[in-house]
Amino acid sequence: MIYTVTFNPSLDYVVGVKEIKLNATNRTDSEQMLPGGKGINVSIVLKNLGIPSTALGFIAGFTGDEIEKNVKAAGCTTDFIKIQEGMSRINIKLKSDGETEINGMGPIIHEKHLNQLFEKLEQLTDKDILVLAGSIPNSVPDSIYQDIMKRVSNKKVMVVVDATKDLLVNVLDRKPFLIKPNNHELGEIFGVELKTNEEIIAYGEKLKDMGARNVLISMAGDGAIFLGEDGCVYESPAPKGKVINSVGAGDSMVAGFLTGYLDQGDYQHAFKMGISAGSASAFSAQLATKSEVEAVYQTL
Ligand SMILES: Nc1ncnc2c1ncn2[C@@H]1O[C@H](COP(=O)(O)OP(=O)(O)OP(=O)(O)O)[C@@H](O)[C@H]1O
Ligand SMILES: O=P(O)(O)OC[C@@]1(O)O[C@H](CO)[C@@H](O)[C@@H]1O
Repeated sequence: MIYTVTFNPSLDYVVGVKEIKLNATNRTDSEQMLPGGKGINVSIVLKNLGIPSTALGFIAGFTGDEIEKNVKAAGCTTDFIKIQEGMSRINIKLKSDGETEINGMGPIIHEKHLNQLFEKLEQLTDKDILVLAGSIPNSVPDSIYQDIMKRVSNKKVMVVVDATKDLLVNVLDRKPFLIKPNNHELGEIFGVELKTNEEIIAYGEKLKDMGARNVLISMAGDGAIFLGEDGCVYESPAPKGKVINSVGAGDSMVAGFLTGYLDQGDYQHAFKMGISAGSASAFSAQLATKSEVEAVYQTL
């Protein structure tokens, strides 16, 4: 079984505004409210690709209820921990000339809630995969993913981490199966701006030296690079298409990669499935369906 963990789920309010003006009343010309948060997106795309998973994490308030309802409606199994105070965040995704995001803070997570999550993770077995994806609220220490990995280290759980800065760096010595920074996040870790694929590969290799088994670097419209534990390096430009909503493209890529890997145990196929799922989601208003992913895969 695959378990995804989203510490800070969201309702993503995706709005289009033709010409945004600050200090003025703007009106939308398109709007959508979708359940979000990185682990949740991974679960939804896995489901679309025919792989069951359980979405874990923390929800609160009426927004939390709406998130849970929508994730279940997408066909996913959920086992969220309910926090009695505060509410899950609403993240604004503004499409105008470019894409602007305002992500909320989310509810306070107390130690008793973390303990509830730890209890749920006790049920993991050697055959399970754990996906830790997304940011954490300020109330949680940025050693939390590392702590979780330590707790499951007595089992052969494959762990995937999609996080930024210290939250990601802290897990590396626990040897995660896969990490998926984007090129900007990779540069941010080392305090550099990465411009060429050669530079991106060199810094991606450093994350492998620091412990990551496999490193998948997404580069939005510039494609992706994969650095495998067997020394393989795959590079791919992004498939061509009309971008409609790229929110969750990176999460779709993680889901596509896992689907491809579980299907054939082959990193090149997994990489192609990752790219296809990422781009198929970017070319669609919502997260990609199986037929949309397959259609992009055919073009690679
Ligand atoms: N503009 C685009 N054109 C084609 N493919 C895209 C585009 N944007 C994203 N993708 C596809 O999705 C993959 C992941 O995208 P990206 O690098 O934006 O992830 P991310 O930064 O983790 O995004 P998010 O946090 O919104 O999920 C890319 O490697 C590419 O395959
Ligand atoms: O604030 P975080 O946790 O870094 O990212 C949250 C988020 O932007 O990530 C998903 C897309 O990857 C969205 O569904 C969600 O709103």
